[in-house]
Order: sequence, then structure tokens, then C-alpha cells
Amino acid sequence: MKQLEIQGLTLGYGRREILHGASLDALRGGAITALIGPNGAGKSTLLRGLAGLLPARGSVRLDGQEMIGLRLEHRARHIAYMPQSLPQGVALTVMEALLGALRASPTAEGQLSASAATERALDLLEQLGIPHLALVGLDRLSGGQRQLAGLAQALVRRPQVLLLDEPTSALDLRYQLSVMELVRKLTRQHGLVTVVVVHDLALAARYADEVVMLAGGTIRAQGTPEATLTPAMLAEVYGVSARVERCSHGHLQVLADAALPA
Ligand SMILES: Nc1ncnc2c1ncn2[C@@H]1O[C@H](COP(=O)(O)OP(=O)(O)OP(=O)(O)O)[C@@H](O)[C@H]1O
Repeated sequence: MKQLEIQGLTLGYGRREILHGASLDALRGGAITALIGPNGAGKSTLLRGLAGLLPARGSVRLDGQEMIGLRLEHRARHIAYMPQSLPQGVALTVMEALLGALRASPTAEGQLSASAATERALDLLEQLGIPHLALVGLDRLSGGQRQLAGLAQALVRRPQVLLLDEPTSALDLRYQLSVMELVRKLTRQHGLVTVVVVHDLALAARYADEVVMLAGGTIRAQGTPEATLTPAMLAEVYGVSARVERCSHGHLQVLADAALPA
């Protein structure tokens, strides 16, 4: 079983430290971890740090192998990262972007032949429900379509660790569910260590096996949705008074009633 161990991780921008020696219980393969917390908590910073895009101190070990200090192309064999917003003005079709991601550096299975790469990319677009976008330019996609194309770029290399920064924020209700279902299916099937930044606590409660709550650059809680999404924690971390109830289908729902006085 794969696992990602994060110990004493310190991250920041220039001299500004954002994450202060964060340590987590090992993140397990086959499980989705939702990274939640208020705006500016450091969620995207943590994800960028795990992706190797920021200078870091501490330790990030995948199955015992230290990732910090590993060259980006080596780390990219194991870890895929989908940023909150994809770069604009890229004159490529969705298919060209996927093939480019496969060519950029060898995948864990080595370099794929051109036909195997095309087949894999098409298969993934089918799974995401967007085969009709294969030949459409990235700069002609809607916000939600761009997000799906970004997700395809992260998945196409079949990583062991999948880092997704708000992958459903621009998606309509149906796609929010179908994308999270697919992420869960792939996570289970391939034993991926999946970490998803998400603001929607109903989605976190429904799809996460584990929740990590971050505030002010510090880990405030880690555990099952039931253990972490409590009225007391929501008051402390988000400053809201909230109820946590089960709907008629048994899903946990967070009902925020009021912002607490600062
Ligand atoms: N490129 C950057 N340069 C300098 N500071 C940054 C940069 N990106 C983020 N920060 C700072 O790091 C802190 C954490 O930001 P981060 O984006 O990680 O938060 P977040 O929890 O993802 O927030 P949100 O929910 O609003 O997306 C903030 O104070 C932010 O101003």
C-alpha cells in the first residue's frame, strides 16, 4: 500500500513563511484526503510544496523515498498536480496538451509510443465525458471545460500521487459529482494518494476518506469527516456557527447558520 509521509514541512514565498513545520499522519494510497480551511490558510501553498514547485524544508516521503530535493522531472513521474487556474493563452488543443504532458518526461511506465499515448489520452477524455473536446483549443474552452481538461492533464500520466487544487470550483452540479466519482474510482482502482483542496464542505464530507483542516499555515485537525467537521471545529477554524446533520440519504451536511463576531 502506497503512502505519503509529510514531516516538519516548512514552505513559503521568498522570506515569507506560510506553512510552519507541518506534520501529518501518513496519507494512504486508495484514499482521498480533502484539504480544507479558510481563504489564505495555506492549502494551495501546501499542494504546490508537495508538487515540488516551492523551496521546502522538512520531509515528504513517498513509500519511504524522499521527494524533497528530487529534480522536478523525477518527482513528476510519481506526482501530478492540477493548479487552481490553468495558464491562459496556450495555443494547443486538448489532445495536444495531453500528448505534450505524456512526452514531457517518461511516465512511471517509461516513454509511451505515439499510438499508445493517443489511445490513452482518448480513453481518458471518454472517461471524463469530454471526447468531443479533443480537437478544441484550450483557449476556446469554458471555465468548467478548462477544469476538466486540466484534470485530464493531471491524470494522463497515471501518477501515484494526485494533487488537485479546487478541481470542481467551476463545474455545474452534475459534473461536480461525476468528476468526484471518477477521482474516487481511479483513487481506489490504482491505489492513488489523492489530495484535493475543496471549499465545498458537502463535497468534502461526501467524497473524502480523510479531512485535513488547515488555518493560518498550521494543521488544525486530521481525521474522518465525522471527526473533523464538527460544530466546534467549524467555529474555531472558519468562525461560523454551524450544524452538522445527516440528510435522508445518510450523507453528512454542513449547514452554516451565521458568521461569528470576529
Ligand atoms: N505567489 C505568492 N507569493 C507570495 N505570497 C503568496 C503567494 N501565493 C500565496 N501567497 C500567500 O500565502 C498565504 C496562503 O495562500 P494560499 O493560496 O496557500 O491559501 P489558500 O488556503 O489556498 O487560500 P484560498 O482558499 O483563498 O485559495 C496567503 O497569505 C497568500 O497571500
